[in-house]
Parts: sequence; C-alpha cells; structure tokens
Amino acid sequence: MKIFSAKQIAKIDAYTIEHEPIMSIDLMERAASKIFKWIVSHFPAPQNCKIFVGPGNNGGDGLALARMLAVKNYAVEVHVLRITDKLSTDAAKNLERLNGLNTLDLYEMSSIESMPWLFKDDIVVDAIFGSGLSRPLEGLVLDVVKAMNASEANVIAIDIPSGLMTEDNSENSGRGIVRADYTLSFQFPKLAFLFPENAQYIGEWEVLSIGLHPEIISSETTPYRMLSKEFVKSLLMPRKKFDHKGTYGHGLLISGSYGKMGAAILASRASLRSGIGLLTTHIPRLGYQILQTAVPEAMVSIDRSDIIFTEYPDLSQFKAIAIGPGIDKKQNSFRAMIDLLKEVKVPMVIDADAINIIGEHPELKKELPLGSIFTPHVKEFERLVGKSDDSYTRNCMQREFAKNNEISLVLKGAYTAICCPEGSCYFNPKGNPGMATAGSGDVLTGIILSLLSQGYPSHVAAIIGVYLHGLAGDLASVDFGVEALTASDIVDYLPKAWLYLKK
Ligand SMILES: NC(=O)C1=CN([C@@H]2O[C@H](COP(=O)(O)OP(=O)(O)OC[C@H]3O[C@@H](n4cnc5c(N)ncnc54)[C@H](OP(=O)(O)O)[C@@H]3O)[C@@H](O)[C@H]2O)[C@H](O)CC1
Ligand SMILES: [K+]
Repeated sequence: MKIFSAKQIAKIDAYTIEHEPIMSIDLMERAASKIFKWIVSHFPAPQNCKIFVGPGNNGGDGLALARMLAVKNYAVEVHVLRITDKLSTDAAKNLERLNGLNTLDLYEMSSIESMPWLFKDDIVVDAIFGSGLSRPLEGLVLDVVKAMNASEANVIAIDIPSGLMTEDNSENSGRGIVRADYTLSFQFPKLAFLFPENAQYIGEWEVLSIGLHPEIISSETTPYRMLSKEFVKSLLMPRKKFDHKGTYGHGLLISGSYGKMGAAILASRASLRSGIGLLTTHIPRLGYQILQTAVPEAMVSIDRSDIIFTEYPDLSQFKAIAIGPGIDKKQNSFRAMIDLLKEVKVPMVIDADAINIIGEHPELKKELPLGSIFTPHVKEFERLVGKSDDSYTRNCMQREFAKNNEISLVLKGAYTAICCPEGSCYFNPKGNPGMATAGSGDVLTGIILSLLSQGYPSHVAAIIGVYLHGLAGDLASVDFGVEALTASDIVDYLPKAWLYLKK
C-alpha cells in the first residue's frame, strides 16, 4: 500500500472528483459514512457524541457524521469552533443539512468558556483539522485540544489527530496535538502514524477505504510504501523440481564470541529455516561443539582465536556473507573486518557490532560490496548515520544514507523501515512487542543471509526477510503471547510463516 503526502492526497482527491466523476460533497458523504459505520459497530447507540468541528473539510466530515449519528438515535452535540468566519464550501453545506434535526444540539464556540464537560463514556469526535493543517495549534483550538486530552472520554480522530502534521512533525512541539484513542484515516495510512513518538496521539488506527480513483493511486509515485502479503508474495521465486542444494546458494555467517554463541545458533537456524542451500558458520574455536551440536545442518569454519572473530575462510565458494551477530568489536576483529571488506565481492548483511565497527571507522564505507544490507536498531543507526531528535528526520537521514552509499538500510523497530539505494522506503506492518527480545535481530540477519544466498536481489532479500521475520513473530505470539516470546520461537515459527506467505 502506498503512503502519500498531504499534498498528494489533495491531488488524488481532486482527480477522483473530476474523473470518477463525483461531486466533492458526495465524496465527503462517502467518507463520513465510513466513519459512521465504524462508530455504529464499535459503539452502538444510544451514546452521547460530542463532535468538535473545524473550518475545513475535516470539519465537513464531522458535520456529515453528526447528521448520520443523530438520525440513528445517538445524542449528538456539535461544537463548531469559530476560529474564522469562513467554512469550506462543503462544510457549510453540511452545516445547513443539520437544520431541523431535533436529536442534535448545535453550538458555536468562540471561547473556551463554552467548552462542554466531557464525561468518561462520551464519544468525542475530533474533526477540527485533518490533512490541511498548516501550522501548530494556538488560541481557542489549543485550549479545546488540551481540554479533550485532559478528559477520560473516548476520543476518535477523523483522518488524523488535530495538531499532528501528516509527515513532518520535527518543528511541532507536541503541546497541542489531540491524543486520540482511535484514528480513522481515509484510504491511506499517513507517514506520521509509523513513527514511535506519535503513537501517543494516534492510539489505534485503521484505514477506511473511500474509493479514491485507482488510476491516480497507481500512477502517482511516492518513495513510501507499507508492505502487504500480496506484495511480498509477488517477490518470491518459485522452486523447481530439478533444483538441488547448489541452486539455493552457499552462505557464510560470521558470528559468535565468548559468551555469545547463542547468536550464531539463532542466526544459523534462521538461515536454514529460510531456504538456504548450504550454510557455513564461522565461529571462534570455543564454539565448535556448541554449534555442531545445536545446528547439525550447518558446516563450521573455526577461527584461530578461541574467543573472537580474527580471520575468515576462503571466500570463493560463498554467494553471500553475513557478519555481526554476537561478534565483539575488539581490535583484532576490526582488522579482520578491514581485510574482509577489501576482499569480499558478494552482497553482505552487516549487523550488530559489525555496524558499530563501521560507525567508528566511516572510511570503511567505501569498501562495502555492492548490494550490502545494514540491519541496525536505533542506537546502532545513530552510531552509523548520526543522531536525530525525531523519527521523520531520522527517516530522511536513512533514505539519504542508503542512496549515497548505494546500500539497503533496515532500521529495526515497531514499523521496521527498509530504505533502498534508489530512494524508496518500505515499512513493515508485521511484528509485535514480544519480538523486542534478545536474539530477535540475529534471527533477522540469518533470514536475510539465506535469501541473499538464494539469489534474491539485495533490497528484495531485505523486504522479504523483514516481513517474514515479523510474520513468524506474530504467529508465535498467537500461541505464546508477547511476554514469553523468545527469539528461538521466531525461528520455530518460520515454517508456518513461509506456508502462510505462500498461501
Ligand atoms: N482524503 C480525501 O480524499 C478526502 C478527505 N476529506 C477530508 O478533508 C480533509 C482535508 O480537508 P482540508 O479542507 O484540506 O483541510 P482541513 O480540514 O484540515 O482544514 C484546513 C483549513 O484549516 C486552516 N488551518 C490549517 N492549520 C490551521 C491552524 N493551525 N490554525 C487555524 N487554522 C488552520 C486552513 O487555513 P490555511 O490558512 O492553512 O489555508 C484551512 O482553512 C481530510 O483530512 C479529510 O478529513 C474529504 O472529506 C473526503 C475526501
Ligand atoms: K481530525
């Protein structure tokens, strides 16, 4: 699913009105009826609804919704915020349509003195501003939003919580943003929904389709997309009857150190559960028996060091390499990493301390083989790319870094973002808080190594890998819940995840 900017949404809206064709007031009616149906199914009548309405089309949606709810026996109060004399044309028409509805009370609010009391069981609808918000809130609107936020009522935001910008909130103080319990967004998720610091405003969110024109949705380009099962499935390569293990590549995993052999086991097992033909895991000497016992399918390459990574095997046989899970960033490992980067010609997955090493020695970036993939969490990202105060800025930095260094950059989080060398950015909707657990990242590295070894192009391996990892975590959480979920469970549910993905 594509994610568009506020400007693009306005363009898609206008195109739909012209080419469906549909009158703008009827498109608003369609949008409001989607919100109405959602409210009826989640909060059946009778209920007290207090709808706060702004001057634009978001307000127009709120007014149309008020009429629909009033007709269905909800007790509706409408509070039109008089911050300007002018309502948008369609908002004005919908205001007129409220005339004569006796189950509805209409108030004009020009000062906070007329703010109604909001009770715990009230449904409060935020229809003040939507995607047309152009600056932070102030004056009356700010006071109303503060009162809403101080209440215990159920707050439902139409399209986007008022005060939140659709994309960039780096200049937004956060003082005047509605804290919704539910956000019902039209047709597309907004970029701001995917950033952790905005979760407090958005609450649970849902996308409601309002039938915007498919032609322009498909032709309008955007760097941002939300991954879907259909999209990821379309990237899979079929397996053929006469394929053999050589067809699916031989990968090298450089992993583990004293006290961290578990990382090598998890990444190896994940790799083998994701279709790799042959796997060699390079580990420090002390891990030999551990690995051979825990993962009999993997071949083992032994470092001369007992405890850390200091050398690597002949690279000629490998189709892809992953380095990082459980390695340390001791000086000897750094030297081995320099040599490795100079020699390696196949795509690499670079994770954990291997990222930190490159972060500390940025000159190594020019040695990266074509098709490299970095898989940092936020702290590793900051060491590699730099610090930022907000997620939008961080996402811009991520896209730039991927473009400038011609690599794929996977930033792990609730909505893991995959930025590709040509500028696109994919967000993963799968996964759950149970996956914020030790070893989860090692599993992801193993999966991506496996896909690279099978010949998937780098950004495709990153996309499939991230989606599959989240999917396996979600399937595991159905049986184990989130607290008890471990990284091993994610590996154990990879078979189910593959089956589900291919269904
Ligand atoms: N997605 C769709 O296709 C549809 C969306 N609908 C709904 O329409 C809104 C977007 O409507 P729009 O009128 O463009 O924008 P808003 O309702 O958000 O309001 C814009 C007006 O508010 C003024 N404004 C903006 N920021 C502030 C502020 N901080 N303080 C005071 N006033 C502000 C703005 O004035 P400007 O000075 O910036 O010009 C406008 O007057 C969308 O979110 C959906 O809810 C349709 O109903 C269906 C199709
Ligand atoms: K809103």
